[in-house]
Amino acid sequence: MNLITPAGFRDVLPEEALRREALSRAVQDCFAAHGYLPIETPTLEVMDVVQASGRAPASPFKLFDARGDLLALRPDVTLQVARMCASRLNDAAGPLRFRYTQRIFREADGPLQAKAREMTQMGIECVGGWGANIDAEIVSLMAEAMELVGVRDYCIAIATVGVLRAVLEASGAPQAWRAAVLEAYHSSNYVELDALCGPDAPVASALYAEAVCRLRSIRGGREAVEEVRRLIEPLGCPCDIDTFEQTYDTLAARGLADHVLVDFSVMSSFDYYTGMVFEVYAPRYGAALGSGGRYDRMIGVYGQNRVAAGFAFYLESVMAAAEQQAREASAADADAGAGAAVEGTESESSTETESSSTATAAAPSAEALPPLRIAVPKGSLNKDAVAALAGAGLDTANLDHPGRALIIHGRGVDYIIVRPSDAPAFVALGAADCGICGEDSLLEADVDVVKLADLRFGACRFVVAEPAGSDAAIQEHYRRLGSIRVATKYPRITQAHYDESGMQVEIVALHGNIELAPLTGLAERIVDITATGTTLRENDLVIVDEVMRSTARFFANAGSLRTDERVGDLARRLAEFTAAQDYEPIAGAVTPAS
Ligand SMILES: Nc1ncnc2c1ncn2[C@@H]1O[C@H](COP(=O)(O)OP(=O)(O)OP(=O)(O)O)[C@@H](O)[C@H]1O
Ligand SMILES: O=P(O)(O)OC[C@H]1O[C@H](OP(=O)(O)OP(=O)(O)O)[C@H](O)[C@@H]1O
Repeated sequence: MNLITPAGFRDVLPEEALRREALSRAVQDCFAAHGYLPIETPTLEVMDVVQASGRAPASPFKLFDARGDLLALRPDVTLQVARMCASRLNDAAGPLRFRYTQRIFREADGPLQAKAREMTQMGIECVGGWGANIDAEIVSLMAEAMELVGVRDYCIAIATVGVLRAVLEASGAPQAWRAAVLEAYHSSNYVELDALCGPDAPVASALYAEAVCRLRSIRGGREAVEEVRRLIEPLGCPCDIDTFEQTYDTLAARGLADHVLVDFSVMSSFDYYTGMVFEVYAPRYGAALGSGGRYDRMIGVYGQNRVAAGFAFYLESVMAAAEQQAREASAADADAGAGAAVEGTESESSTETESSSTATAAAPSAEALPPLRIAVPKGSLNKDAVAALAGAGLDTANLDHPGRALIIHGRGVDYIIVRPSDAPAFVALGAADCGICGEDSLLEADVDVVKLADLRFGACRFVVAEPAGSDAAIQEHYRRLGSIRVATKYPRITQAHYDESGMQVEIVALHGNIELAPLTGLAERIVDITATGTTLRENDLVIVDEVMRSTARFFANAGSLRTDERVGDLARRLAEFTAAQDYEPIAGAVTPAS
């Protein structure tokens, strides 16, 4: 018998269980002190209820009971609270304040199978309360919870989805364009957003497109609220910016200005959130620690319109971030101790040295920051990537002759040398702050990263190709068998292409020399990259369809973008530098055969 636990599930041993118990109690006591009452919700929920919320936080575990009902292990508590309020508490006068600590369960979320599937969600919900004071209460409680668990260095990135909603509403743009904009915001694809908001944007005035596009890069303190106000004022679209400003001021008055970052790129889940929205990040911790916001329409889905706001975080993530910070603090103390010893020795021989080192401590230089970790692709994208990083002002001297070293150090930066297809995983899981790879590698990896800039080099096309003259035979094959085999190094991109076209295919995933597949009878067609077209030509293959075009992208971990200003700066400098270069265009004929 194999005595392992299922993937993503684990035992908690006493030492950790005791800490979890103590922290969870401290946080719950804090919520209780603010008038929040405990609730418990069932482990199983009817699937229809889970799906009605319009927000599938991730794939829930599904099961049928003996009656044949399709049930889900709860993937989230908020939707259960919404269901409970609309059904069992519909007569209760608000505001109702609830708190909970509950296990939630999610099927592996996305292709990176490195995630826990059972987590402890702690949170609060305030149902029936409205306005800046309630919004500020929610955010302040998140801050208190972080402190209680021991996360001292954290950033609450806050925005309101009300602004973008109002601008889109007033823009006069067709529904399809608005949906595409929301999708670009949801998937943090700012390259796509920039393209949508270009000169051809179908809006009543270019000002709307400019506002839609600019919002995502507005980041800062109170001045950022002013910037949003200035941006939308000429558009005359009423929105909740006043409430948002009051919320910010209330938080600042409570001493939270250093922890609160106004950031209008934090605008996920529009189908769910309706006003203020926030996410919490800790520096160098690769994932959001928690999130929350105002969801005024969700309870209505279950039959009773009631405004609401709340947040949730995972106890495991928050504890891991707190431990990381404790480790970093003791390492810094050790370094400071060693530094002090050296200083002490120096000051005996020179008082001048002492005064200059005191000045340095008061104003830490850029070098005092931990190095920015950049995933740099090896292979064909490497030369242009390194040139772009140098052009953006980074110290790339050691990248010219890296030898076999896999982490190359520069001034203020660590370059992590990766295969392009691995770059998204390094960044998504927080092993690198940002990185460069082809758009194709990002699509294929399908992970949560923020796509910040199109770097324009590494241009290539993804095409469907087949042996010249084989089209009729392939059509007949498809007619008889109902599917064809397609070989590729990019199964996700290929599947998405055929899902869209409605053709049934069997995908054969290979790792290289894809052109061999139709030549040897392994597959009827291939989906592969073509640049000069030489490989296709020399193997007597012809293009029958174009799947996509790709160029290199600069992308970042969402936490790094929000806790480290260098990431946004680098994105801007890289975009500026690469925009001015003459990169190789895609060569070869564009015309599909037949
Ligand atoms: N002619 C081309 N052939 C392959 N990739 C190209 C070409 N032109 C541009 N690219 C870009 O370069 C990236 C691949 O680079 P390279 O060929 O060095 O990687 P690889 O060895 O295939 O590694 P991996 O398997 O990690 O993608 C592609 O993902 C694409 O974005
Ligand atoms: O149009 P072309 O200029 O001929 O370039 C296209 C070839 O380049 C890529 O292969 P790569 O060299 O990356 O090797 P691989 O087949 O092992 O992926 C791609 O898979 C094609 O085979």
